[in-house]
Formats: sequence, C-alpha cells, structure tokens
Amino acid sequence: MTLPDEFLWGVSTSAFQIEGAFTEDGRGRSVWDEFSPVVDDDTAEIACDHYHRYADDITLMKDLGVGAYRFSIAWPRVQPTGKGPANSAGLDFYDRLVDGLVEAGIDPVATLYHWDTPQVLEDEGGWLGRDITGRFAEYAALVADRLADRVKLWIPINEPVVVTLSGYAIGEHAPGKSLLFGSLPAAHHLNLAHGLAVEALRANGANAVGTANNHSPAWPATDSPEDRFAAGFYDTIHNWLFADPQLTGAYPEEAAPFLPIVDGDLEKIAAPLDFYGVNYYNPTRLKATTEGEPLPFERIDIDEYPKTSFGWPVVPEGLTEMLTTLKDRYGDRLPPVYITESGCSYPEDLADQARIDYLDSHLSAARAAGVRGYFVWSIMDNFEWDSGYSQRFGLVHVDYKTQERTPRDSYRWYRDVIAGDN
Ligand SMILES: O=C(O)[C@H](O)[C@@H](O)[C@H](O)[C@H](O)CO
Repeated sequence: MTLPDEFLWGVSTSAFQIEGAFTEDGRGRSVWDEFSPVVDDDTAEIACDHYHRYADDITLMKDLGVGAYRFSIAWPRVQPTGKGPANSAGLDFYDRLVDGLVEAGIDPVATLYHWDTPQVLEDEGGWLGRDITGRFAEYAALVADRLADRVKLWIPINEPVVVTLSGYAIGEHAPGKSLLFGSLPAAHHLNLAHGLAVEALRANGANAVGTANNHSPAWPATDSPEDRFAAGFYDTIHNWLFADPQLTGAYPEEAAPFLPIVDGDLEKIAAPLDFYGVNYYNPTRLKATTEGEPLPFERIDIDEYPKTSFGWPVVPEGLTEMLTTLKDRYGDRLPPVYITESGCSYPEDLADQARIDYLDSHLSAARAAGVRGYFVWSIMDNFEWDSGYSQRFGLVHVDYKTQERTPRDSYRWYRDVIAGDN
C-alpha cells in the first residue's frame, strides 16, 4: 500500500450528481431515481451529462493541475438490481474514465457508494436490513477486480451519517423514510458494509482504502446543562457513530444498546484503514427541545458568521477544531487525513471571489493541521440532491441547457495555488 508522498490536490464529484444517462448501457434504477423529481421539478436524468462528456471534463481537471479526482461508481450501473454478475457495459464506463485519468496524470480516487442504492435492494429493506451488507461486499469485489490495478485510493461509503439521518431518520433524502431513532439499524449496517468492503477491496488488489465521513463540530446554543446535553447527543450521532467503530472497534457506549450488533461485527467494521477522509462544510449549533419532542436536540442557526447561498455559515476555524478533536480522540489510531470534500455554493456568477475566500481560508486551516490532501467540492456545478440545481458548488459553471462548461475565477485561483505549490 502506498499513499502519494506529495500533498494531494484534488476535486470531488459523485456519479448520480453529474453522470445523467439513466437508462444507458443497462443501468438499473436507484432510490434517487425514485425520489426525484425534487425542488423545481429537477431530476438528474441528464445532470452534467458526464457519462458522455467525461473526456472533456478530464481535460478541465488536467488544465486545473489537480493530482487526484474523487468520483463515485454507480452501483446500479455495475449491478442493475444490486446483485448477480457485473453488467460489463456499466463497468466499461469506469474503465474509460480511469484510463483517461491515468493518461492525464491524475490519480483516480473511487467512492463505491455515494447514496444511489439500487431500488431493488431498497425494496428488500435497504440499509435497515442486514442482507445488503453482503451484497455490498460482492459489489466491491466486482469493481476492484476490474479497476484495482489503476485506482489509487478507495472509499467504500460516502457520509454514512447523511444516509442514516437524511435518508432514514428525517426523510429529506432518498429513500425518504422518517423513522427517527428507528433509523439506527441503518447506521450499523452501513458500518458493517464499510468493513466488509475494505476486506473485499484488499482481497482484490486495492492499493489504499479509507473513508469519507462528514464531520461537524456540535456547538451548544448556551452553556445550560440542557443545551450541552443536546449538543453532546448530536455530537455522538453525527461525529462518532461511524468514526469510533471504524477506528477503535467500539461504538459510543450510549449508542451501542440501540444497534443490531451480531458477534464479530465490530471486528469487521474496524478493518484497518490506510487513510481517513473528512468531509467538512460547517459547524452545527444545537439547543435542547422541550419534553415530549421526538428528538432531544434541535439544529438552530449560526448567524454570527458570513453565509453561503445555502445559508451555511463560513467557519474555517470549525475545520481546525474538528481536525484537532479527531487527533485528540484517536491519537495514533487516526491514519493520515485527507479532506475529501470542502466547498461552498454561491450565486451563478463567474466572478466568485467569495468562493475563493472560502476555499483559501479552509485550505489554510487544513494545511496548518497537517492533512495530506484537499479535495474541492466540486469541479463543476451539479445536482445538489433535494435542492436540485438551485445550489452551485462548481469551480466550473455548467449551463444545464447547453452543457457548456465555463471555468470561474475560483478555477483559475485553484490552478495558480496548485502551480505555486508544485
Ligand atoms: O457532502 C455531501 O452532502 C455530499 O457528499 C455531496 O454529495 C454534496 O453534494 C455536497 O456536500 C454539497 O452539499
């Protein structure tokens, strides 16, 4: 296993948010196909049409000078029903993409799962059931068998906390279930699937394997014991429910009783990692809710900082706080860290100084904390889940009518930063 020696400059995307081509080459339906259309009747049936325009998009990345590109593989393209032999036409696309990246001198960083669960598996229980964990390991083996000779870094699951909370607890994301604490089995099965996939990837020749966990400092609204309890409760779910078992082999004690753990699961989940990926956007402020409320916490606004178009506070010191907390909590059990996602949505304009300022401050915080690489979310505007095309995170503007790509000022800024570092 080798991690790149040099600092890794990267950009990130995900399959469902950019590829389009829903029905091409045997792709099956996913939970997000079913969950769409979203706001403004937006769907990702075309999105950035990356499935057909990947070569031009690689050229954009090559000209940017990045050393790595984090993308995801669409499970429903590789296994249309989430089980059985691989759909080779589906895998062929990722072969073409990976070959193009290698030719361009860009390290491929592959995420196996970025939320597009095959609908057939969701109909059979999805992440609430245990069966999907074995399916995911089979899928991981099929993909590694084809791509492990060229992919540099592997990430089994993107942000399992968001799948659990937004997909199964409060229903904001696919599959749209509002089960509150009834969503916790999904958290355990996502952890188990992560561990089984780490094993399957390595067994099929994978180089380095890590995570892409979302982390957000949990700030109490006041110093009252109630608000501190609320923030602590949220902190456990958002920051430690996945990191603890993955890095230490044990769940936070207050969560373990609610999880369908079977003997041997924790050992599997704690499969050793070569790197730890952090997705950071902003801190979260919590206040206690009144007696009888379903959840003991409520997320409230953080309004003493500037905000992005998404209403998210711009707090680079929150990234410093999170990286320091991770080091303090895990010590030498924390593998080398990459920022696998960091970015911001702002208006459509090509002149995006606010985005430059955001990235500049977060990059400085990340480098000061000694991370091994930084991946901007995102190389181009794309389908922002339940917010559709209303939020733009791209270094490159996308005209969704013509599919024209136009680099923003931030693209040129990042290119110069990378060139300056090389
Ligand atoms: O972190 C996430 O939620 C996802 O990984 C991305 O798919 C989002 O699009 C991005 O973060 C902006 O919200």
